Amino acid sequence: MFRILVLDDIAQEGIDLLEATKGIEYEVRTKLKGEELRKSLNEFDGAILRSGVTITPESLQGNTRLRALVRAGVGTDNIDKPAATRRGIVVMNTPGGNTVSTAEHTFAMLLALSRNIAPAHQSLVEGRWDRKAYMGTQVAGKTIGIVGMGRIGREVASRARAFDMKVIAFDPFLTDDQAESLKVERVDTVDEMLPLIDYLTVHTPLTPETKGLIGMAQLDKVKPGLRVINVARGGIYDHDALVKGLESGKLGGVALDVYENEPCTDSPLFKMPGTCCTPHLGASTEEAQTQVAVEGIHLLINYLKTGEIRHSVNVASLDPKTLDELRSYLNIAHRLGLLVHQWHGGGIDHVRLLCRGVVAGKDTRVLSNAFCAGLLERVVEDANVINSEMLLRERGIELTVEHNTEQGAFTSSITVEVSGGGKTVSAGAAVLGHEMPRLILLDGYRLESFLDGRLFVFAHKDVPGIIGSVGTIFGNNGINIAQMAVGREGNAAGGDAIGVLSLDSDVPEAVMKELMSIDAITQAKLIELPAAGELPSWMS
Ligand SMILES: NC(=O)C1=CN([C@@H]2O[C@H](COP(=O)(O)OP(=O)(O)OC[C@H]3O[C@@H](n4cnc5c(N)ncnc54)[C@H](O)[C@@H]3O)[C@@H](O)[C@H]2O)C=CC1
Ligand SMILES: O=C(O)CCC(=O)C(=O)O
Repeated sequence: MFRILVLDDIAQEGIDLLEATKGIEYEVRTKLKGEELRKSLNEFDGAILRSGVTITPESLQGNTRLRALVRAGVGTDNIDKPAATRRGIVVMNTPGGNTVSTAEHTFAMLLALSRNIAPAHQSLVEGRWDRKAYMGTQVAGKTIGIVGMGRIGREVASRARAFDMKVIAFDPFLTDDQAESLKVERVDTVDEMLPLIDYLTVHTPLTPETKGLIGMAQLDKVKPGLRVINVARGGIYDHDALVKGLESGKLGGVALDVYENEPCTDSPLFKMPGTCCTPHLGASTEEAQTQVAVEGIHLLINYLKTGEIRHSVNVASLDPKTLDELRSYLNIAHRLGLLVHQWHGGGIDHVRLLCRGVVAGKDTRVLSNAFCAGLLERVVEDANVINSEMLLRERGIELTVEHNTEQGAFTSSITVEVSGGGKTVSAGAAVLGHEMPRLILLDGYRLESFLDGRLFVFAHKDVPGIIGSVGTIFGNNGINIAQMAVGREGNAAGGDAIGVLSLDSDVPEAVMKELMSIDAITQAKLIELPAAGELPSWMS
């Protein structure tokens, strides 16, 4: 039974979906903060939220249960993503579900500013019939500047064109061809558009580049009377510059839906003429809320039940088709991580992963994540497929991933190499037949061994009698050998070799000592891998 926590008010359709889904239990706990939030998050496998809750590193402190956080909406700025990633929690959002509603709200604000809708209504509330005071401006024929031509920016552009406005757009990823097909004029900087536009609207996340996009310096460049709208994130316009701009007449109007600190009920702008402000209502339509709630709940359930990752903002996506195609390779990548960690046995600083054959043409990010998870999970508490690459980097371990789509001896194979402390070990694996993971390479020696359960791995001199001696010791101690593989240098005896024995039971310390006393054995280790067919929880 998976437990899901609903942290904000979401549409009833989302709750109905939770009710209707077998194997899911849920609770609604809104307005949580501090210790109460921290404790609650640790009682659930997944949580869904909007912008009413902030997930800080402290909220996730000591969390050992939560596997996914879903934002029913676009902006995940209220979730500390590095902290979530470090804890192995996948963060997903529902892009697209509220795009049209937010674009419509932007346009509602643009029109409200142009026609003084809010103050004119207020004048009637106050008993005044004052037509002169609310002379407006026509939008047709005017120019609008759009910063951020993603989903919402594009919808705003299409509405602006429908209103016979000219559109000038800036987005570092907007190409000339895209601009042409969207019928907008592309500029290279925001400053370039400022003297040309009558309206400015922003549709970007709040980033170091977009913070304070309109500040005091920009006011000198704007066409006097510019009306500015922000339905994206508070802080993109500098608040003091907006106040000064309105006071000086540089700005003809300010419409805000979002604020640097929310909830925000106190701002000098709220009382100034020429403003129109709403309390973060961009996505507040029944349609948008239904869509983001249902989509968000689907994302959570699918991830918890199948491992499918969609719309993740902190890890590579893993759709059901890719998951199905890659499941057996994820499995061997993870097993290789576990194996080389134990076989190397020391501190590592470099990791190399080579995907070869058909698998090299797939999305290998998730394979390297699975390998890193295996590499770290015995030493780093809670390392998993979500956080392992980050944990690796945080430990200064360099990871390189290479691809070679040319097939070698196998349709697909994965080879890994880890180095550190003056020692390098390598291993390769492939999937034979139907779901049979096999070790095909160890420290450069070709062999074919099981890749599960308890393995006794021993590097040795390839001299007569060695296999017999090892077998005798195991036999004398009642330890059954299920399978044996040996790889050696070249075709002749006498060189170095490696043996991998698959054992049916544990090897006591004394037996290991006895084995190590065989002269020809240079190194030996007992390696523990998951049993055949056993998958980590994130892959099952
Ligand atoms: N007020 C509300 O209720 C809502 C607000 N939003 C906000 O709107 C924002 C945009 O949402 P979407 O269009 O869905 O996102 P999106 O990811 O589709 O588009 C964002 C665009 O901003 C561009 N961008 C990033 N940095 C930029 C920069 N420095 N200068 C110019 N362009 C830049 C990106 O290239 C991208 O095209 C989100 O960040 C979200 O926080 C979204 C939904 C509802
Ligand atoms: O949940 C909401 O209504 C806020 C929507 C929003 O800001 C977003 O999706 O980024």
